[in-house]
Amino acid sequence: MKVAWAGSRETLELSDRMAKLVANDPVFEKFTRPMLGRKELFKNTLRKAAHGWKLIVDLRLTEEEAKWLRLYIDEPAYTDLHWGMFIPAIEGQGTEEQKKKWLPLAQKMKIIGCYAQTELGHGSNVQGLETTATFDPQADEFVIHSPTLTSSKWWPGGLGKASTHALVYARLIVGGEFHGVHGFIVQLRSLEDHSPLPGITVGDIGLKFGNGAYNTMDNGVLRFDHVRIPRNQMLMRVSQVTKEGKYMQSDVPRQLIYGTMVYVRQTIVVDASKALSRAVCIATRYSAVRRQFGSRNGGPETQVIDYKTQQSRLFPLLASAYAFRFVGEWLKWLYMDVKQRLEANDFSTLPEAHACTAGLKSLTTTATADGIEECRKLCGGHGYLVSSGLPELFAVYIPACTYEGDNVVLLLQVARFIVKTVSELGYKQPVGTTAYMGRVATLMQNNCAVRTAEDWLNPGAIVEAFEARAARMAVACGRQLAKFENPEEGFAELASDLVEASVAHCQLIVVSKFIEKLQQDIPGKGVKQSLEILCYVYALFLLHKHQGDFLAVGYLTPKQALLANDQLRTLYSKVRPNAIALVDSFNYTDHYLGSILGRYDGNVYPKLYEAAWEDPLNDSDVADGFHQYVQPILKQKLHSAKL
Ligand SMILES: CCCCCCCC/C=C\CCCCCCCCCCC/C=C/C(=O)SCCNC(=O)CCNC(=O)[C@H](O)C(C)(C)COP(=O)(O)OP(=O)(O)OC[C@H]1O[C@@H](n2cnc3c(N)ncnc32)[C@H](O)[C@@H]1OP(=O)(O)O
Ligand SMILES: Cc1cc2nc3c(=O)[nH]c(=O)nc-3n(C[C@H](O)[C@H](O)[C@H](O)COP(=O)(O)OP(=O)(O)OC[C@H]3O[C@@H](n4cnc5c(N)ncnc54)[C@H](O)[C@@H]3O)c2cc1C
Repeated sequence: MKVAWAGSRETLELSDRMAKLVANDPVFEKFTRPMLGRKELFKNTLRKAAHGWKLIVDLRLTEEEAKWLRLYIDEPAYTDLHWGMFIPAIEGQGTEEQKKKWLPLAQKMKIIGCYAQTELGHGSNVQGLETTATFDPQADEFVIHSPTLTSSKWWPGGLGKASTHALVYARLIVGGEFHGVHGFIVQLRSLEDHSPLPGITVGDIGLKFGNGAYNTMDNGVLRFDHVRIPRNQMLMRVSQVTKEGKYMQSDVPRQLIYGTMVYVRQTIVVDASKALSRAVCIATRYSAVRRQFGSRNGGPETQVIDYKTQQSRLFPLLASAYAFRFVGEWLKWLYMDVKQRLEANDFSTLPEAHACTAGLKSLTTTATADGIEECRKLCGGHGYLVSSGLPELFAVYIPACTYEGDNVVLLLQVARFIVKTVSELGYKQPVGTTAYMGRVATLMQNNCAVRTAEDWLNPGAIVEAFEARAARMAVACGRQLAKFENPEEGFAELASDLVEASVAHCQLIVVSKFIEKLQQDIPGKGVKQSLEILCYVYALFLLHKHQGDFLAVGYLTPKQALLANDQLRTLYSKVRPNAIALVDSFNYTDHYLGSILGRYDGNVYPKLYEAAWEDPLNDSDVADGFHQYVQPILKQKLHSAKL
């Protein structure tokens, strides 16, 4: 199962090597992180990033190894944005000449870049950005300016203190005419002493949610006062501005300017399975250690993992972690395919890639953020201790529901894609993830054939149920929209229903990709069978949770919904014997898990007890401040009879 989770034996060995490298290096210690003040915390992150880079250079790590190293260091840092957005943006939107100039500098870390798109006033609405880039043909330069307070760049990671350069998204003005938002490489700080260059005001935006957590990142604010950059620092693959001041659009679609977001959304889906599996690993191991009630004749109490309620909350999350792992693998393939096509100027699959990355990013991050919080509750009171690892994991993870596109805004993008597909059904055969809509007549007509709980253990029955639900919800939205004279008004009015239809479509993708994975050859005794059980748990849990949809569209009867739930209970009993093995298969070191409750050796109580004494409050028996603030109250002589 370790191999199935990792993807291959080579990846398992490689990731294991990187995990151990990090776990055994004292520089990457992270247990004191939530106790550190902001300055100390940030300096420590700089130290870790520098040490990580030294390891990459000294050990000549490959890109793949470096990615695993970064994962196991487990600390958001400016390097994420440099490698994860600044470099990919230049790769995707720069001309050959621009790539030749900027990529070697960035890849050798001679410059440090960030991705400065969001502003104080606008994040979701990218076309609403206010920063301007006005072309000055006399000087052959752009003038980058922040005309209003709300145009201040706000949020970019790495901008606050670390970056020397930024990829700035600004409204292009040529000859007094606006040409929409484009990307510009702007130097922010001196390469000699790191001080801000003239016309640049830059700093950190302040503390964020939770202790430690995302506060290791210097999310920044940036303002420009008529800052001049050479013309060739506008990324010009999509459109060009000539020396003479002529704006030219190439054959490349304008949406490619959003390409970096497509790339990162894809990586976020892969990362969702890592974050969720971490939380699930902690909650599952601890649920096997923890005992409450049920002692008979003085025997041991019941392990809480044996309670059906615990299983019905925990096992769907375990199954979701596996489901997200496999859909992430598929999405990576889809992205690589689109990337190759884009390089060959084939843009036909871009809308599908956008809809899939946006929708799956939204679906998986929402489920993971909620799942981590559920795991905290599954660990009872001890889950609330920082030493459980869950509070920091939650705090560091939840912004994923917002960054790279607010999850609701992204589902509305999926809705546009679905509505368009439905409206074109008469004359255009849908392909890819919407191919099922090509069978819409059958899906609208056929009803579920399940008669017994066992009938639900059938991939065909499950896929058809999810297809019918998604197709019927999409068609219903299409019919409702048709009643509006103005389609945009209709879209705004029906937004909540459209979001639900998008969720149904995305859940269908995850379920189908899990089932497709099981059609592959999966070596290892019992591995495929265990994955099949998890796949059914994932699908039937969703079906149970959203039974209202399946019933409302008239595909299921209440009896069939009840049978699905009966089957789900049986499946939980089948997961139980292998639950610990299924989380051990993630192959996480204790360092990466960062949790006393999730320790591999299960030695939870002695270690919790030990850790309590390490809290600074326990440095002395009598706390600082006692004599000043508590003792006077204790010694107070009160005259009021009542008191
Ligand atoms: C220690 C040492 C370490 C060393 C390490 C070494 C190696 C490590 C290597 C790698 C490390 C990798 C680490 C990666 C980690 C990444 C961490 C990420 C951290 C996250 C940081 C966060 C960053 C951000 O948040 S950046 C800002 C993101 N902002 C958004 O997402 C904004 C959301 N809004 C939008 O996307 C859009 O504005 C919109 C889509 C909502 C609306 O746009 P608009 O123009 O108004 O469009 P609309 O009219 O609705 O649509 C027009 C048509 O365009 C289509 N479309 C829209 N978007 C896209 C798209 N992205 N792609 C393609 N097409 C798109 C849309 O469908 C419409 O099409 P139609 O056909 O006309 O209908
Ligand atoms: C930790 C973190 C790191 C970040 N890093 C970066 C970075 O490196 N670079 C960068 O450029 N940006 C970064 N961002 C910014 C991030 O991309 C934006 O915050 C995000 O895109 C959401 O935009 P917003 O803040 O404008 O939200 P808003 O759009 O203001 O959302 C507020 C509410 O309005 C709703 N809403 C908005 N529009 C609609 C609509 N059309 N229909 C229905 N509901 C709507 C949303 O659902 C939400 O509930 C980061 C943000 C965070 C939290």
